[in-house]
Amino acid sequence: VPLGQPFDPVAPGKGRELRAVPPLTAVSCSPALQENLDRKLFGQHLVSKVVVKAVKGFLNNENAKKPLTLSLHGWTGTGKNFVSKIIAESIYKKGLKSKYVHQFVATLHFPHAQDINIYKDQLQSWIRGNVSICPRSLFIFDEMDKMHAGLIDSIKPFLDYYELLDGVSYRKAIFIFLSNAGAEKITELALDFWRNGRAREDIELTDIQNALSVSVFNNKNSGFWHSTLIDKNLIDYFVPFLPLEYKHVKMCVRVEIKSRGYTVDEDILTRIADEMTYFPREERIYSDKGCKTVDAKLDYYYDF
Ligand SMILES: Nc1ncnc2c1ncn2[C@@H]1O[C@H](COP(=O)(O)OP(=O)(O)OP(=O)(O)O)[C@@H](O)[C@H]1O
Repeated sequence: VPLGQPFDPVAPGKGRELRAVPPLTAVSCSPALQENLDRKLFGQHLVSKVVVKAVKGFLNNENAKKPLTLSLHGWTGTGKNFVSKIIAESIYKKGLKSKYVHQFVATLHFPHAQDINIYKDQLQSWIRGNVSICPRSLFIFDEMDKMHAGLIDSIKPFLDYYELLDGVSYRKAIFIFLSNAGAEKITELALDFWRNGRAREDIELTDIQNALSVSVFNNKNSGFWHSTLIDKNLIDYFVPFLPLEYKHVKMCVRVEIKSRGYTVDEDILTRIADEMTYFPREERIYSDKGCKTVDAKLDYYYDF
């Protein structure tokens, strides 16, 4: 059911009923997931590790007890949407364009706080409708930090360990949540490593995950604020995106130049990376916008 067209759940007894799910089509994760993350995603060693483990493990598990829930956190432009796209492409031939992939953007689809109860009903119907059509559906919630906390709690039943809810099983579905909540915590940790002369790649998941979930839970602007999804341990993986450095920005610029079919001009490449702003103010290590806006800057230099 395309987003924007409320699914008609059809009350039981009135014509088309929600049926028990059809036999599940075997979908396994294409080997391209690891390969694409290794090749395309820069500076995110923790992300690659967690995402591959989580997605592969889930798709290969015929007896999953609940849907897979990933929560992606980090500074703007560090690759959260990019990774969601790579995950979608590894499961569905048409990637994000597949009719089984549904993206919700808080400010676009749920803009008015006063309509929260309507949104709750619609969201539940969309999810129920789409999963009853295709159990292996992927739902991506962008801008979780701008989402009303009550709204996200309304999908809790779908993320829980139920075998069937009204005849529908949600155990094959995948939910990905994207937000900037927790970015400060992640940056703090990355900076600590940097200031102590330790390699970025030495940051371990255990250094970050617990602090991240607590900070997201306690962040009033996170959409997960005091959310039962965290409280009840319904988020399987918190995935931390590290802030991107100058060298990563350069890598993004190089990819963008090549993807447009231009020859790489090292001088222009350096100029574009130099034009980006970096923080903290004294050390200037991390890109304020990650790799975002790189393509717009390219237009200026290459649009002869
Ligand atoms: N780590 C990365 N490796 C390679 N390319 C990246 C990376 N991060 C961002 N990019 C590039 O920058 C673009 C913008 O990044 P993306 O939309 O994924 O950021 P985001 O983390 O979702 O940001 P926001 O929080 O603002 O939504 C991507 O489409 C991709 O081309």
